[in-house]
Amino acid sequence: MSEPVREPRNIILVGPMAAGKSRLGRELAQRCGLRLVDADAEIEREAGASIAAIFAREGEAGFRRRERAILADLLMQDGIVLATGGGAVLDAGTRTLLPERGLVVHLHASPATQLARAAGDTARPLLQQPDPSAVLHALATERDPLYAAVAQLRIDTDDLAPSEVCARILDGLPTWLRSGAGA
Ligand SMILES: Nc1ncnc2c1ncn2[C@@H]1O[C@H](COP(=O)(O)OP(=O)(O)OP(=O)(O)O)[C@@H](O)[C@H]1O
Ligand SMILES: O=C(O)C1=C[C@@H](O)[C@@H](O)[C@H](O)C1
Ligand SMILES: [Mg+2]
Repeated sequence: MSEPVREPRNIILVGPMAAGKSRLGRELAQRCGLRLVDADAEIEREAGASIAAIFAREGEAGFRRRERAILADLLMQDGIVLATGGGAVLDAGTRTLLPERGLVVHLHASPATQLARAAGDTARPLLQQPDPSAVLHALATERDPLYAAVAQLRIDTDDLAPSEVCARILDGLPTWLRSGAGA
């Protein structure tokens, strides 16, 4: 017998830049009958500006204030796949809230994979540096324990195609969250 549906019925994707949170979120939402919400896109929509422009205008601190507020708002919802930004776990209040509001999945990618996937992409201000590899290593050291602290499931995406990552996530979901997923 399957477990009763728990509420809220949310899947929350955390993990570093280019781990695939936005990309996988779409497919996962479709497969589980949930709605995709992308926190970075919501921040941009509310600000009427790109993330790069927000960083340029308000600095990282301004962006983090917006991110904290939007996440608190979005996490009130039920029935979503939430693709968070890579730095969502930096805020202690957000870290408390995430596991209370859904099943948290940590999508991991190594700095080498992140660099390969984000090559030539100018949308991520933290990577617009002379040595983005060093930045990614430093961020991983700081953030990996934070992702681990909030997530119930961890998937290393380095050697997996997006469809395989999606299949692994679906395999790891409790039945009450998978109920909309086609067999
Ligand atoms: N498993 C994968 N294999 C190959 N390419 C992938 C995989 N997952 C994501 N990608 C590609 O990597 C790029 C970054 O993915 P995506 O935007 O989903 O990352 P993200 O985790 O949302 O990053 P951010 O935290 O910066 O928002 C995209 O071009 C996406 O298609
Ligand atoms: O890892 C980060 O700090 C970030 C990741 C992206 O999702 C965006 O939220 C922004 O580029 C910052
Ligand atoms: Mg994203």
